[in-house]
Amino acid sequence: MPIRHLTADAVRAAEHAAGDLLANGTLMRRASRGVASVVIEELRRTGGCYGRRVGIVVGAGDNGGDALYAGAVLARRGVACVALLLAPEKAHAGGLEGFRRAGGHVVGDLPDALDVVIDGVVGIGGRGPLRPAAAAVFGALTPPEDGGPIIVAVDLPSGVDADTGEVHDPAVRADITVTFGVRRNVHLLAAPQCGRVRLVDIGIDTTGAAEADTLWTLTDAEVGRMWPVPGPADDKYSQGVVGVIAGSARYPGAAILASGAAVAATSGMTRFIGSAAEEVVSHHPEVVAVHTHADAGRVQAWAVGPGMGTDDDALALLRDILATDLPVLVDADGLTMVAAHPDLVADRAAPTLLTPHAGEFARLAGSEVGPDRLTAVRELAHRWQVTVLLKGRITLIADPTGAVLGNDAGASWASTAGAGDVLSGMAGSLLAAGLSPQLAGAAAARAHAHAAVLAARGAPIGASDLLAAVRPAIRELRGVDAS
Ligand SMILES: NC(=O)C1=CN([C@@H]2O[C@H](COP(=O)(O)OP(=O)(O)OC[C@H]3O[C@@H](n4cnc5c(N)ncnc54)[C@H](O)[C@@H]3O)[C@@H](O)[C@H]2O)[C@@H](O)CC1
Ligand SMILES: Nc1ncnc2c1ncn2[C@@H]1O[C@H](COP(=O)(O)OP(=O)(O)O)[C@@H](O)[C@H]1O
Ligand SMILES: [K+]
Repeated sequence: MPIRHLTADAVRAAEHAAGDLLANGTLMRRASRGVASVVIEELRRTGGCYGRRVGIVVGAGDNGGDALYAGAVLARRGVACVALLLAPEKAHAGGLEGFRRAGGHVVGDLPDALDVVIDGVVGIGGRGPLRPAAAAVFGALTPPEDGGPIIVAVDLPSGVDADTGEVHDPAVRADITVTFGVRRNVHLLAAPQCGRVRLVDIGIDTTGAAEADTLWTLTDAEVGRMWPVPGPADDKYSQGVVGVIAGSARYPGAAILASGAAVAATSGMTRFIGSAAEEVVSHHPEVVAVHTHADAGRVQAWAVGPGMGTDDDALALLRDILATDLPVLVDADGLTMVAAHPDLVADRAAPTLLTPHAGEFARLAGSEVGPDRLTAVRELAHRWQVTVLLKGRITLIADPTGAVLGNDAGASWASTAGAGDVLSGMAGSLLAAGLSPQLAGAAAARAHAHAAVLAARGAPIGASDLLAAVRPAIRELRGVDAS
């Protein structure tokens, strides 16, 4: 089952559906115990609980209540706990009483030399950036890498939008985020701001949430299982032939990268059309490369656009390709032409996958992506009735029905020239193998991100390194031990 992320409204609906468990405080008790367990684990990992120091920053709502109850659990374990109340008159009364009874102290300023700071400023009820008092508290902390406390966010890092993941300025940057029952959109959309996300079961049922409130992530195992590999009855045609149209004789790089990625991603055959045919074959002799569409044989899907130019010939070729009833991935220069000529895709019945970065997205949509990337990608896919893959650290893939899959690259090594050409070739191959545009995009994005991490191992990479790591990445996702 893919991992589900929900909007704040859908989370609240699930909490309310829990009835008595919400009303009698059971959910909050479970949530706060979960926060305490994560903090205890962290303290034990670094020397034990007794005598360690935890500071809690408490806002006006239930998020602060969670933090105070967690502080009570910690205080009973011998942790020296202090709480800074940002709005003393509005602090959660039960939580504050429990905290005090357990031996916690309320302070006017956080002391130095804390081991952990718990962010209980706001959770899913938060709006906008940290207000000045909270900003001053978090701004004064020494970063963990310089010996300062680690920051554990309750539910989400305060100052980050629960639904859109917009990181307001200022906002908390957490090392660990503890959330309850189900992940929220923010945990994917602002993953780098959340640190490690720990999910605590509080006994709510979230399966009834509407698709419009849901954002999905495939697990590595799911991507591994869906990756097409040859079976006993397969031949080179039966696994899907992909046609790559990219690059030029003058600029062959995109052609070489995209067709190489298509070869690496699946065992099906790769065809190539373009003036860089000779350069492509000299790098990848298995590619069947020709100069014109008329000379190309049959394919099951096309990947069109990287570095192909936008002149009249390129436009005519793109028009021919999009007039077929085959699945087509359009990237880069192809997207520039589609933005100028929306009629190219308007009447397509066959699957279409557009793979813009933010700049190309703005050309297609007529306005910038903006801070709400999720809504932006959903709306474009719906408006154009195509699948849209919006690239970046967090890649989002929306299909025309509004279903969205997301992928956190986990690192940013892939932000290098030519990395997009590699993604096009991979996703094109998966389309040819018969995956839907959304699954092809999501699986390719996961393997691409994984390849970047494997290739980089802590140092910058170029797109050729990324390409070389595509097979090892697929192997790992499939759980195959190559040794
Ligand atoms: N309802 C429940 O049973 C449960 C709720 N839980 C916790 O409750 C949280 C939601 O609680 P609430 O609905 O009370 O809302 P929050 O505690 O998230 O925040 C709302 C409060 O913060 C103030 N506020 C909003 N934006 C602010 C900002 N930028 N700076 C400073 N203050 C700001 C609001 O005026 C309001 O008083 C969840 O995130 C979770 O931590 C958990 O205990 C699980 C169960
Ligand atoms: N900050 C980032 N972290 C991780 N991956 C990124 C980041 N920025 C871009 N990427 C990925 O790198 C690739 C870049 O593609 P693109 O912008 O089209 O570059 P190019 O046209 O040079 O190939 C995409 O797969 C994208 O998702
Ligand atoms: K918080």
